[in-house]
Amino acid sequence: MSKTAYVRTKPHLNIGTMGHVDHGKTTLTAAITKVLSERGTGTFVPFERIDRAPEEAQRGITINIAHVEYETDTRHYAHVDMPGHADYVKNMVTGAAQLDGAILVVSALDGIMPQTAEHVLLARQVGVDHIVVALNKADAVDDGEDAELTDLVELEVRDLLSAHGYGGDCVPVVRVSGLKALEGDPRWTASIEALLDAVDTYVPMPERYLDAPFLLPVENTFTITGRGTVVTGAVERGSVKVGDRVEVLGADTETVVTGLETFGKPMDSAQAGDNVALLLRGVPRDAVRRGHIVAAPGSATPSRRFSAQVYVLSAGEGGRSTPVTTGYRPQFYIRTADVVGDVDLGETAVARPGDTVTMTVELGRELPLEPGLGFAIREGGRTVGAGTVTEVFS
Ligand SMILES: Nc1nc2c(ncn2[C@@H]2O[C@H](COP(=O)(O)OP(=O)(O)OP(=O)(O)O)[C@@H](O)[C@H]2O)c(=O)[nH]1
Ligand SMILES: [Mg+2]
Repeated sequence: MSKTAYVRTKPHLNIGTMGHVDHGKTTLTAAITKVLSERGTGTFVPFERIDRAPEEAQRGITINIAHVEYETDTRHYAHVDMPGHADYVKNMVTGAAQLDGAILVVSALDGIMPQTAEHVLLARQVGVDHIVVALNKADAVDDGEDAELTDLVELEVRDLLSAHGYGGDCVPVVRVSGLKALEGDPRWTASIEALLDAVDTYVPMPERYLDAPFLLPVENTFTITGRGTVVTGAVERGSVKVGDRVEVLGADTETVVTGLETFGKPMDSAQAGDNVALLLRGVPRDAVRRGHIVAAPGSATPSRRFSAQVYVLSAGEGGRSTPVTTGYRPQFYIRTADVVGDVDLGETAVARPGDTVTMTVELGRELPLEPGLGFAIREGGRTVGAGTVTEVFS
């Protein structure tokens, strides 16, 4: 049986749920698909199909990012559900790198927690320009005294967003209950509708660079037995068709796209913003991995050295308590890649937590870089810096 092709009827955007562990991102994701399936514009994806790895089920946490799709009246969305646990921030960054907008899930019971703040910072760094807040578990705070506590949580979240340049006063904050909406409680299914309306109206359709040469940062890879290697990710710019030649930067190979799908639906051509799977001819699966870049041949020049403006997080923000000096070798998170890099602080010599400094970085491997590209710096499982590329050296 042949599969039904993807028909582009509405503008497509990439959104996702982020926030601290257990605040209800996966429950909310399932609830959104349930509410929209009842409207007839989506397919219900139950909780256990989102957190489907055995370790996720056993520990009751999300580890891998998961993708679902749905439509509202005006838009088609690909939605990434990201992990909140501190050990899996790495996977969160990969998910966030593809987003046009994010739903920050904050439990009204707990308020801002360490990964709430870390995710906001990382989202800013990887280029997420719009955030909508889901103040979740609103069912568990009663309407009396607790309501004031919820108001406080809302204020705190708005302050946090303002501190990261998200204009916290204007950000929609919607009180929801993913859990009760999943159970079909009408008061709370209405809260999910309100959240989706906020996303539809507050997150603008981003500019898509359709005429630029094709570029896709690889999020994941898998094999279809007998057919070849598939890479997945969101198209950053340009477009690609079945039969096009592409190069895989990182794997140093050139090949042909032999198949193209979005959420299991074949498509003839994919364009900037689309979340796609590309079947590549003759590429062994272990040759290509997360962080590699698939691009129009010759269109992207990889480099190793760049200068950047970097903010070194303070200890209070979860960063280091000691200064950074020349010779420091943390991991750089750029698009979906994480690569080790040598830091040279030049004449500044020392960067203290809380400082903003200029540095030159020499990466352990080449990546396509450009001025304005944001990145995060991590070390030993925590985020220690946030930067922007200012100049690229060949
Ligand atoms: N009362 C209440 N509990 C909720 C709500 N949403 C989620 N929960 C509960 O909170 C716990 C965590 O929910 P998850 O959806 O797994 O949280 P998560 O944010 O995806 O967690 P990670 O992905 O591991 O970071 C579960 O026990 C849920 O049933 C809600 O709206 N109200
Ligand atoms: Mg989860």
